Amino acid sequence: MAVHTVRSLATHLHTGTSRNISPSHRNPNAAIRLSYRSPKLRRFISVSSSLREGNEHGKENSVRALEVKNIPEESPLLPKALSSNQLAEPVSNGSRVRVAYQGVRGAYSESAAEKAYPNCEAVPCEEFDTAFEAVERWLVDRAVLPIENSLGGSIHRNYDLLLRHNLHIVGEVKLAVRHCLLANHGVNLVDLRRVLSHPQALAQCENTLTRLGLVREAVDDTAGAAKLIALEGLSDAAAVASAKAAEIYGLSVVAEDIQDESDNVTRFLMLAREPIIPGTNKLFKTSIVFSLEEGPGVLFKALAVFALRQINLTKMESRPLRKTPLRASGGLKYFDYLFYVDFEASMADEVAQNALRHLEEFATFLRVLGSYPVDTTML
Ligand SMILES: O=C(O)C(=O)C[C@]1(C(=O)O)C=C[C@@H](O)C=C1
Repeated sequence: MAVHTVRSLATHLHTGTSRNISPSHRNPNAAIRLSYRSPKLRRFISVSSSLREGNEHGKENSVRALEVKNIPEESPLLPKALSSNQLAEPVSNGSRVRVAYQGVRGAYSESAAEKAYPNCEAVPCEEFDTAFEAVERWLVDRAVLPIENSLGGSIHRNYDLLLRHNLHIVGEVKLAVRHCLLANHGVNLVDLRRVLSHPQALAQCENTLTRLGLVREAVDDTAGAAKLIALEGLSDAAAVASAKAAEIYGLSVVAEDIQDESDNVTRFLMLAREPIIPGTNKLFKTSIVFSLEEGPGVLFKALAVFALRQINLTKMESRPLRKTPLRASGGLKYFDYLFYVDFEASMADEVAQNALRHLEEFATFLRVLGSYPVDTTML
């Protein structure tokens, strides 16, 4: 079988070649994906590491080619996705909000989308990029994407994509992630040799998987691993995925709560084409990204604009400035960074506006990614 080369839409756009988001978006049964389709059967294809752009995709280089063959179009395993007549419908006309997420049915991201937008139509996308672009091109109304996990840390790929795309953060949602080990019926712990899952999920279960002596294999998402095991009828492999994925793909739960800490939480961002109007009626958070000149104490000064005003910072992440990674200064070459900061204040607050005006005085670049209500459901 020929494996279709899938490249991110962003790559095509950035190299100037335009391309539709997916030939399959006209098919009411098709997920948003960049994939080969045959008229009667669809093949789910994700790319092997050799086709990927290395760490661009934020995935381990050990990602394996995953092919699930010849699934009938009407299979209940297939996610329901975009139909062309839905594309024209605005959110406000009573139709369900369409929310893009990365992964297949049963992924944690799908649960996050449903928590963020109850009763929404969750639309699966193969890549994070695809979810961003689905919103930008009005194929869906929102995207819900993971940004950090309490055990595994930041999802760097999505930090980079926030800057590359022009969407706004309109909310956040925290999801308790409870991993299970899923296998085909009749397969026991002792039969298992390998375990398939999303790299983040594998990392979150590091201790258990080491104790069980299982060889890790990274795939695109947790539910995709469950689906593969079910469709291929594997008897030596298990998936790290949700109990919901076990139900959807007809697997049994061999072990429950296998994450390294019982409290395992992933924070997701809700993204939209338009920003929301920030309020002061509830607890708000603002996310920004900026870069600075090189020099002693510059980062200290940048952070002081918040400290001086008693504004609490909740998250900070630095990412390389890809286009100009090294900057010469005083005969030395320094790495250049982008700093992503979340702070607890609304852009409607004068104090937040003053802090950003102050930061602008010496930042070489500054962008507000969004000002949105804090998810207090887990406080
Ligand atoms: O694979 C999934 O189920 C996902 O939704 C992705 C993802 C992630 O990217 O972090 C989301 C939540 C969990 O932390 C593990 C994996």
